[in-house]
Amino acid sequence: CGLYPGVRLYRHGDRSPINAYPTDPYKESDWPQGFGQLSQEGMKQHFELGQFLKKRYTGFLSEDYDRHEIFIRSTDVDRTLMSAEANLAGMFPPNGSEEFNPDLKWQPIPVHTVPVDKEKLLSFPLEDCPRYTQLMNETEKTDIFLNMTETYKELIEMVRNKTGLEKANIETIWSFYDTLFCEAKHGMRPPDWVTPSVMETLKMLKNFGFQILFGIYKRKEKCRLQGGLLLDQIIKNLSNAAAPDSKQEVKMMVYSAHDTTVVALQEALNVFNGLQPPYASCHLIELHQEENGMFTVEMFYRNDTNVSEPYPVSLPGCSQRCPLQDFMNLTREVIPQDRDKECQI
Ligand SMILES: CCCNC(=O)[C@H](O)[C@@H](O)C(=O)O
Repeated sequence: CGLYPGVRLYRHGDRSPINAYPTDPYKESDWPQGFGQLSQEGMKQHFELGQFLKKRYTGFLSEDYDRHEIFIRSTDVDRTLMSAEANLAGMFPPNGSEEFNPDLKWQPIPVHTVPVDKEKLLSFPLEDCPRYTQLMNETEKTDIFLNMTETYKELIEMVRNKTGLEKANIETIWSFYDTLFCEAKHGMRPPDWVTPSVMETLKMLKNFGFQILFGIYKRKEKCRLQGGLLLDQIIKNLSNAAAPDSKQEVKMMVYSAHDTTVVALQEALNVFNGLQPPYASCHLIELHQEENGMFTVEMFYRNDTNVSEPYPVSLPGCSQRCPLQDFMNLTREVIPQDRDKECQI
């Protein structure tokens, strides 16, 4: 059966912290490129992902880069733009005739983007939606949210006092964990009071932070206003490719983005595992054509490079090889019909 590689969404690679907390002994000048920048580890992660994808789609994508076959879009952020470039370097090293410099096993491949303030497809949560803000306010009044806040109030108090993050709460404490995680990955010791068990608790709270963004309370409505926008575009890509007189040449859409983008999409699909997507993790949505001509959608999530194959992911209510029509019917409830209207309060 035929395979249209379909859509790939990945998180950028390893980076420096986005910021430091007020009492942080490490400052922006301790990082080679400053805050929020892709590290050499992050470049290697994406180069490897590009090589993996090249192998996976051998026979379905041309061996050599073909601008008609693949389209890459990134958020307009250094770390995602550079991740896409490193990914493509791994995926499309130039063959003899494509080499423009015999000493350089690299060729330029366009990475498209839109300005940050115009980005409505790959950057979530979108803050332009009053109804979503209302849903988040309501989430803060749910039992699960209040119980978490109560259970961890001593830890939150300690974080406020020790870090200077005076407004730290269950929703924002993820940022402190993120800084500690990046520093630890690059050999910078955490403060003594951040014991391994404190770190584990902070990690759990960071994961909870992702869950409340697009789930926990009124998941479907949150997803209609957030990740449903991306899922809508993906489904349009798939159904265009499946159309009998399809003029669509692009076989693979590549989106280079963030952990929240992967979570927003996976919550919309109701397949989120509740954990922060790792660096260079990749959600694959493939279109297959069976012998009988029927189009099916398969999904995979590569979040662990220690296993050779990405994990298959099934849309709830459908088989892993899900007929395109069923895929569309089952996801319709999270696709906004008129988002502007649905955002009004
Ligand atoms: C305000 C900080 C937002 N964080 C980011 O943009 C990061 O890229 C984050 O999404 C990530 O994937 O690490």
